[in-house]
Amino acid sequence: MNELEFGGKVKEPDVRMLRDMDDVLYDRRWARGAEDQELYYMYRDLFLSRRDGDLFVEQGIRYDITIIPPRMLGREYVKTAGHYHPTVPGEAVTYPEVYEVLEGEATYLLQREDLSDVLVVRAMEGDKVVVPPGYGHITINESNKRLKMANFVARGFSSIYEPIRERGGGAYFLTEDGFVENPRCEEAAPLREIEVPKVKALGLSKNREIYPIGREVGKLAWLVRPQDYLEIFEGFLD
Ligand SMILES: O=P(O)(O)OC[C@H]1O[C@](O)(CO)[C@@H](O)[C@@H]1O
Repeated sequence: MNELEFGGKVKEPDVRMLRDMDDVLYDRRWARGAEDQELYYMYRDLFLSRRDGDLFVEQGIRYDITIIPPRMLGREYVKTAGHYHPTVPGEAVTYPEVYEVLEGEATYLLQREDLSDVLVVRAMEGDKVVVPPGYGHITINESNKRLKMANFVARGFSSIYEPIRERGGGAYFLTEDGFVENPRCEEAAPLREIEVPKVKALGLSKNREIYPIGREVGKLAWLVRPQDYLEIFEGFLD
């Protein structure tokens, strides 16, 4: 039922369960009384043809699709667990990522690890949202529609979950009463909301899906070698 057909093949997802999220939820009381259940579906390392798959591997990039059905987790809107990315080996810069909303609406919470900057971006179908180096990210579905989103990211690194888990979630929770501060993130900067940042300098546009860009060798090199593109990321989220 939760299979995805992609490139003529049926793909099975990794499933994020409620119990995986116990440490990062706003409404703990609700969670304690709720049965374990499926929250969202991650289809990783997708390609439409063998050739595309080879091209993605050659470039060190990976294409994923994530599906988040709408629902409430008690008083909080459904969201991803949230994570940071590691630094590129030998560099001081962390890997970025690009998301594309394929269906529905996505609310992206981006935060620096020291919480000196925390922001929210609301994205609609076709929007591309880049998570620049230095930021962790949580995706929230606050709509009543299914959210289907794609991402390209450098392959072969492991996401870092501890900082968000240790603080009991992101710096802010999106609840039925709006954003609420996480009491374990007292030093967090005030939440700011920005429009979807312009992504032209990274070769992206609202009118073009990201998937075919992955076939153009080198076009997504900024995902793998962000240290060569620092001037583009400078002030990217201002
Ligand atoms: O790892 P989390 O925080 O559950 O978020 C899942 C998302 O992250 C990714 O691993 C990419 O960063 C996707 O596969 C998926 O959208």
